[in-house]
Amino acid sequence: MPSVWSESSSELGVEHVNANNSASVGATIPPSRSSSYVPPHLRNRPQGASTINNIIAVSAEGSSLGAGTRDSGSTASTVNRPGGAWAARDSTGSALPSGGAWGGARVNTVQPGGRGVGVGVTGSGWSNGSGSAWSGRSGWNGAREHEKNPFAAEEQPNPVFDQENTGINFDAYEDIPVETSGENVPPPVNTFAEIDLGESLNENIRRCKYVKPTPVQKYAIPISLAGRDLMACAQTGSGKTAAFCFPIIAGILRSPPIGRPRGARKALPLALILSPTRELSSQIHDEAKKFAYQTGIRVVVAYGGAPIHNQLRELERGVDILVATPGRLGDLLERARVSLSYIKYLALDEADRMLDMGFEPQIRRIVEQMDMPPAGQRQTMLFSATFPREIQRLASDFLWNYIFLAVGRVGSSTDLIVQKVEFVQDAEKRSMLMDLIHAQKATGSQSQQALTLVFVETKRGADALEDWLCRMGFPATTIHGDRSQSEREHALRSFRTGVTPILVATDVAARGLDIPRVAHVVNFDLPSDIDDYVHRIGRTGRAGKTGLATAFFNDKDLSLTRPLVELMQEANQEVPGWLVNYASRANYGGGRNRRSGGGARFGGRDYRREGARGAGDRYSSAYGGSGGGSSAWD
Ligand SMILES: Nc1ncnc2c1ncn2[C@@H]1O[C@H](COP(=O)(O)OP(=O)(O)OP(=O)(O)O)[C@@H](O)[C@H]1O
Repeated sequence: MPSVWSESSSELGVEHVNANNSASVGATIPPSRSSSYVPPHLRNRPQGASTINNIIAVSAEGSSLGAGTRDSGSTASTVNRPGGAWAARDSTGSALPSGGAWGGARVNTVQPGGRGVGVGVTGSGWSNGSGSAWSGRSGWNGAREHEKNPFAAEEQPNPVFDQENTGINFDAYEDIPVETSGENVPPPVNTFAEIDLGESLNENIRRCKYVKPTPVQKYAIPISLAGRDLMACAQTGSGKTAAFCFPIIAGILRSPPIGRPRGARKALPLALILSPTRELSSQIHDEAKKFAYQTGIRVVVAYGGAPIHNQLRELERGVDILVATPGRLGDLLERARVSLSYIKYLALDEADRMLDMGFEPQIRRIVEQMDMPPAGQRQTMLFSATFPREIQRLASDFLWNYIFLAVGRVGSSTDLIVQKVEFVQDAEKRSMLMDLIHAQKATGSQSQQALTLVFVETKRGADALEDWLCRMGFPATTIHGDRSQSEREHALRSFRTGVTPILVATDVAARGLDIPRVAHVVNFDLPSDIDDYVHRIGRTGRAGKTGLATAFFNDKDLSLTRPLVELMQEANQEVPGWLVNYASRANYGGGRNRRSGGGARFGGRDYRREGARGAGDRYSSAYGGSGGGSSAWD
């Protein structure tokens, strides 16, 4: 246990839960009267309305539900609470960490079916002490009334926005092969109504105009709500953000109150969402705020390049869900302004990127060497569109008896993204780009709102191309690592709003960014890794909409040839004959960062499966959420 926590536990005056006494499944502990914490969903409610009606305990298999009452004692076990000050359980039935009392012991709630043990609260909620955990600071109860409506812009009559959401082609998702593996996989759902997400979250889903769950949501949400760890691989633009945000929000709302100490200078989030770039963290923060609107859950973002003081102020006001980049979070941890000791939910978006060579040490430090509860005592969710086998193996260190979920790529494996490859020498690339832009204009596909995203290899190359485009009369801007954060944000805003409908970017914009109306992705320089290509082209053709991706290929890209041809063939794309010829000449390798071998090239299959052929019912596959079928990657 790192000393940082040993110090902080006494500093914060938190008393210890005896982990060894916290083994019973589905148990719940009444909050101590001395705790003044009010759970987010009950803040601002009249005191009289706070009686627990129903506690739902999910069995170890994550399937059968049992009901009890808070007072019945039938499902409850006791936690030894020295001093009796407070103790709480998380929604997975695990005792919550309290001041380093774990002594490294794993809470023994694990049963053969895995750790899928949940305690949910329905009905009118908990009886509480008075006040709120944040009282004495700015007062979140009051703040909630003044919570900025994140839907404000969208609720204005706006034909563009409305059209975007009704334009989602859900049929494109129905035939997608889905593969799950792991023990006792909870069944998928077909509608949001089948899942008890709570009224306030349901209301926000309606506000988002999400009519039904996408396939990754159909599977991932029930799995996560059952308390299981998850490694999920689903195509770009298929709704992974909601797939990890909904269970986190619902889980916090369902959980018994947690007695976080008052007045602590350290922020004590319950959930941590890590992503590799500032812009992606900012986007996830915006989305999570929509989903958590008026639930009382506070979502705070922390990323580098932006003034830390503002972020510290936000953190001081209280945080339930912290969205962060690893670098800035490391800084906050070093300054002892954040403690991870209360983390119940950990989500890594773009998880393969987070665990590759660049980020892995930082992530290990945050997850394994600070005060975060270990796997098994928190719930961990890893999401990406790509998951190379080696990274899966690394990632399994962070997971406990997890379920692997692979949903066939919607965006890049179907004709939603039309992929074209042109042979272009470096010297010809600019005029080729010009031709494409002119052609788009001529065919009308570059309508006023259609946006073009151009990927280049280097920051200098990005600046030079942007400058040239502007000189040619095409409004363009650029985003890359040498620009200041305010320049990056300005560029993205200007692109999003169509003021500069061409954005020249390095890989900093390759992952996760959800920019409506990106009609065309141009790989002016191809990446050397096929996974990077998948993420780049995935900036178009999102949420069931169609898109176009054009790649400029020449001799320098030889190592990418075979994986590119295979990817295109798999996605039923027309592959030029010359490219097939190149592929037959090229050495297999696929670039600087080749992380997976042949066969399960894209890591879409559970790596555990490779040593476990014939493991019977541990693995199953289906199509788009129901029935049987073949594996996603067979
Ligand atoms: N159930 C749904 N119904 C309608 N739209 C949805 C639904 N779920 C998500 N979306 C929308 O789909 C778009 C893509 O979602 P999201 O950004 O979460 O994709 P992603 O899978 O994380 O993509 P990437 O791999 O590129 O990060 C977003 O605009 C989101 O609002």
